[in-house]
Amino acid sequence: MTAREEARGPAAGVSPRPAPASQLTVWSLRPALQENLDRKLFGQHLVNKVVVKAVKGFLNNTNAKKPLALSLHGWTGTGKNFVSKIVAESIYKRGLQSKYVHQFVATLHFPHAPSINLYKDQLQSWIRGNVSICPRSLFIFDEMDKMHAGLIDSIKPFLDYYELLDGVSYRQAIFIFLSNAGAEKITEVALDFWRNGRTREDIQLTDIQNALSVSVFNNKNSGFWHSTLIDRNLIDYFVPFLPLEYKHVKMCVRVEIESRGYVVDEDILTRIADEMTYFPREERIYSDKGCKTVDAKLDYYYDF
Ligand SMILES: Nc1ncnc2c1ncn2[C@@H]1O[C@H](COP(=O)(O)OP(=O)(O)OP(=O)(O)O)[C@@H](O)[C@H]1O
Repeated sequence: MTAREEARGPAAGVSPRPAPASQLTVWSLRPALQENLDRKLFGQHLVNKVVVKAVKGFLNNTNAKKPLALSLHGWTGTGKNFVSKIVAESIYKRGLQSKYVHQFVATLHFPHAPSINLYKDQLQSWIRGNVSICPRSLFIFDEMDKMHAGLIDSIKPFLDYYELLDGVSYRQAIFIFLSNAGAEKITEVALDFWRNGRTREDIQLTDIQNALSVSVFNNKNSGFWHSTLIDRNLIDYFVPFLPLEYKHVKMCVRVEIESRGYVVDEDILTRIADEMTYFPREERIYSDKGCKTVDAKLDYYYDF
């Protein structure tokens, strides 16, 4: 969907201003989500399927009973921020730059444990204020695993099945949480498939999702430790990002080379992918930084 927009998303402590009514009314479906994920996202068949289903289904539902809440989990550099960006671009003309998209980074916006009560109040008032301005607001919480335990529960009322809270409906809003928590569990399942000679694409959501939510719930450093959001089933989907393999890293390198307008040199491409480190130590299957740092490595070979 497209919102007639734009300005800036909320920085810490910003009180949102009401937008003109004309900005709130025009929404039309942007077709790019499936297409962009198919084309740009490598090695994440589960993510592709779940995110498209969840987001499209939600946007097409004129009678949603609660906001959409997606929790994206996986190893570093596997595409969580990348997918959030693609989702934002599929809904808002200006993507992450839209003033209806609000990104929170735990270590930036909520750094000090003693201020947790202040953060809870701020978080509630930012969300209330922004959803009052635009019901179809998108909130992205990055580094959930670095969020102080209990903080995220302050947004529980907004994720629940209320029609109105103090005159505001949150049912059209979208919440996306990003986290490295649960990455070990996801890797365990992926490795299990690999060691049993089964293809990565055979992995089903049901092979991971339940174990993932339990492990995140029981992990003191997940930001969701004993969280009522999980306890009360307010997270609609736990989305597992699989660790990326050598072939996916090569695909990322190729895209990066092409995006800079260089001719792809297969030798350089292979050398960059070879320079990344892979785990577990014996099999060396998965890139320990995913596709992160690929662009920095490219500078070494192409920029003189
Ligand atoms: N699965 C993927 N397919 C295509 N490109 C990818 C993929 N994963 C990562 N990339 C590339 O690597 C960059 C870094 O990935 P991204 O920031 O999305 O990782 P992340 O999972 O959010 O990591 P972190 O947990 O460290 O925040 C992306 O901007 C994108 O260019």
